[in-house]
Amino acid sequence: MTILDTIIERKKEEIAAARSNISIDQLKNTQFFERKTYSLKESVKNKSGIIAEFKRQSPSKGIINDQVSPLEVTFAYENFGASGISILTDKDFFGGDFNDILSVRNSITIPILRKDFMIDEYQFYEAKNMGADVILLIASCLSPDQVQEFTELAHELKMEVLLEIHTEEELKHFNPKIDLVGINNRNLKDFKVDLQHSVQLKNLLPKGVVSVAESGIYHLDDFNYLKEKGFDGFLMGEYFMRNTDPAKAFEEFSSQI
Ligand SMILES: O=P(O)(O)OC[C@@H](O)[C@@H](O)c1c[nH]c2ccccc12
Repeated sequence: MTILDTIIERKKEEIAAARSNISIDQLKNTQFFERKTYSLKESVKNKSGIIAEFKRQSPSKGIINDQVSPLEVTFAYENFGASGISILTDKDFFGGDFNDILSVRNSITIPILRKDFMIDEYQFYEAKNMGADVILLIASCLSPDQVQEFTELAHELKMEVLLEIHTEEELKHFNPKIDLVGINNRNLKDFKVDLQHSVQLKNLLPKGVVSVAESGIYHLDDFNYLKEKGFDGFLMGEYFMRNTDPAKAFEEFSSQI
């Protein structure tokens, strides 16, 4: 049983409990279903390209930073040029919370990615309800048909899709409606990070697909290497969050690119 299997098992229990609390119809009754949404596909191309993440902890690193508020950090991320914000909403393994997106939504005017393990249509209505603009589909926990189906549902709810892959095999999960493809430099099964692997995989993507390098970007050299290899976006969390002042870490990093 890999950590991903454990997370998915727990996720199924969480969704069942949430469904018995709030129905999809109840989730639909909020102002967020009408609001203007922001495009990550567009914003990665005309800003820094950095999708800056708010993440308190992770299975591979334990507690990273649980002393700062989502609002102070994400507001600074936007202020210093982030193209988008990624917020972990998984509670048990990443210390996230649905309110983390809700609490910043009205102050943030760049795309917000709901970073979670999306396996059930219910979660898409939750994502819309909390004000997310983009959702993540992780190829290793979905079939290509599910990716197709969830992409259509996300688009119906006016949200973009970031498809995350890690192997050549998972390229078959791609379909032309996908808005962005993320390549996770970290293997979610053993947490090993390999930037070269991602560059090779990126070269196999269909022409014109907006690509995002995810995880394990710990130095300016890593960023510059991936940028030079043609990635459009860069998903970075720990590099900023492990600093006692993530906003300052982001400001310093973004001033050098
Ligand atoms: O903290 P890092 O190494 O900069 O990684 C950020 C982000 O890529 C990572 O949190 C992530 C990428 N894909 C995920 C899927 C689920 C949970 C987390 C992730």
